[in-house]
Amino acid sequence: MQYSDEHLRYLRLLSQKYQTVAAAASEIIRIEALLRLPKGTEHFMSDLHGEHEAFVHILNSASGVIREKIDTVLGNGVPAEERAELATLVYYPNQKLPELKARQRDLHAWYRMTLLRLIDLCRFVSSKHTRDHVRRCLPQNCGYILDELLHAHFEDHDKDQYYGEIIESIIRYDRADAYIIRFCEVIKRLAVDRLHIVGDLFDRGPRPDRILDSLMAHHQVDIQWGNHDVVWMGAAAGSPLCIMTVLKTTLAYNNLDTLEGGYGISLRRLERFAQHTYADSDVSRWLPHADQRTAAGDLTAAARMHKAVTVMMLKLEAQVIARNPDFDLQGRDFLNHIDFAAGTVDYFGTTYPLLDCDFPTVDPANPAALTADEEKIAAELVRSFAESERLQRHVQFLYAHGAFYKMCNGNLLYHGAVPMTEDGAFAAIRFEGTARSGKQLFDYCDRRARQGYSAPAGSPARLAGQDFLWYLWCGAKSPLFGRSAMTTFERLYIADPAAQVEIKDPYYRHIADPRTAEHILREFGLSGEGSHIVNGHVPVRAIEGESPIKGGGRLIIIDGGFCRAYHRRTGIAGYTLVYNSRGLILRTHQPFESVDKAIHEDEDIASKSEYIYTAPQRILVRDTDEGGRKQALIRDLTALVEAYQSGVIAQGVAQEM
Ligand SMILES: O=P(O)(O)OC[C@H]1O[C@](O)(COP(=O)(O)O)[C@@H](O)[C@@H]1O
Ligand SMILES: [Mn+2]
Repeated sequence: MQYSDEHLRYLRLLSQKYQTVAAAASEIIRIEALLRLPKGTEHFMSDLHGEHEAFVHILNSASGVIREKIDTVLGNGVPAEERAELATLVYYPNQKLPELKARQRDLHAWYRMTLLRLIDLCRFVSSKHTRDHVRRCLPQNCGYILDELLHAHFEDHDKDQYYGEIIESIIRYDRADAYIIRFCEVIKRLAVDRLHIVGDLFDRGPRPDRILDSLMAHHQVDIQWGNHDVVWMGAAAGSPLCIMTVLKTTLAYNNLDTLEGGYGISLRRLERFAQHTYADSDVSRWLPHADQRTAAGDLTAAARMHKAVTVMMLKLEAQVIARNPDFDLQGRDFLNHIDFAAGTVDYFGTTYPLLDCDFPTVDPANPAALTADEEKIAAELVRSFAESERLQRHVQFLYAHGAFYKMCNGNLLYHGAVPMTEDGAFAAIRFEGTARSGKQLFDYCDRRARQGYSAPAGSPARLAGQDFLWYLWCGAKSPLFGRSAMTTFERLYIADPAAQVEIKDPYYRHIADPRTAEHILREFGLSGEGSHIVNGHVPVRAIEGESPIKGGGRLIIIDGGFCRAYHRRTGIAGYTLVYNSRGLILRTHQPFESVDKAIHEDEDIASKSEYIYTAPQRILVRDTDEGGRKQALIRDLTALVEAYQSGVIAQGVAQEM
């Protein structure tokens, strides 16, 4: 065999890890075995919108999969309440264990029974993993015993006796609680291999920061950014406009916990400014959304702050629109089109009266300029966002584990839309003098979004990147937004409902046609019956009979409305798409009340499942992206073995195997 210099260099590198024929060969054999296992389970969720309790419950219950496994393993012989209790224990072991223990008359017997049930369950969920993988998922300090319990063979000795002895010692040495908790964690860890979040973690719901904490603790997660995420990323990067935008939503939802409690960002100066500036204004139009008014706090103060940040947002929007003619948003710099004396706005040629004509901080001669006080507030907020360590950690995580889109195991994942023309071609959008469409546009957006956070502080590239992050939030041709305009101004200031309409990109019409999904998949280099598009962003109105399954099953929109404020519209409370070795299954969740009820009343989320795609044969690891990489490694290792055998590369000293 002829080796190129480059190939030889690579094989030499590989030879450092696999120093002998025996070492390379045993790795090949190990991988061959792995490739024949069923593929791991992937879960997809989107549009979590700060609903951390529902999210945590769905995460803990593996979207209902764990309860199903418990039912299979324990069977009808065990009463339903006991199965529900065991499920709650697996979901929330730290909270549920003390409660269950307190109820037992014979704690020893209960420990024994519970440990045995957890071992059976754990064996069941680990059955499609290699022993090596399971071992790596085990906690360090009791991994050995768990490994024994999970992998013991009973051909030549009695299972009950064997388990019995180990369990007796665990209980005798007061380790039962620790082992129960560890088993629960391992069961959850093994039930789902990988989690994909198809955007919109932030806004509307109470605690997106807690969702991010859970994601950061997850073993394998990726995120496709949503429009609500990029605007928070822009805020953390230092864009005053993105900051005003996230504050606007936060105040409209009277939802200060994330900001003040979660991120330690104080709004005190803003509050003082708003109280003072809008003391004599009628702020009834600025009260938080009706169903958000029960939360504690002074609603008038919130309304005044809401107005204060919105006016600053409108000024900064006018500035950003002016310095980015590329964005094609001329006319949406509304402050420049208001006749302050008449109280009207020239709205793309139509004159509308304004619903609120009170602009004490606007200079009609220069309406986009912040006042000196507003400048100070904006600068202080930029500093607070930059100095919030927790927010910065969360945003760094979004950059590191997130992207504009992702291709994984044949599927294409993105939040919003691939902008299209009326006749279904990919729309070409021009930025910086170059028109791009489809995949090129996505790659370009990804790069610009990263610039906003990573380019050197104060550089033009960083500033431009931050403006771009804002564009991605609400621009008509932003693939994360996919609507003609974000009509925030119209809803606040113009009575005519016609002006408030947001028209969806033609994409949303074209996806009814199976050819559209195929066309998009091809654009991204994917094909075959097993390839699907996973999309979020647009709440599926299940209540009106709308199906999340579009384009003959090739595209699935999984925004089921985790967000409580949207339950009325969707009639459900979110979806999880599950991709396991048998195919694609959509799980539809019913509203979830609270973690507290889940723990103390064993109230689980009700979910129903339907198959979207059944694989013609079981999907194995070898059919996945990881399998592809492993097969390439086998080819390289085979070449290494040949190089050893032909004397091109010298073997190291055999290590004991
Ligand atoms: O319902 P809200 O919170 O007032 O927000 C409405 C705005 O949110 C948007 O729907 C964007 O949010 P989504 O990405 O969740 O759809 C805008 O199109 C609309 O203007
Ligand atoms: Mn969205």
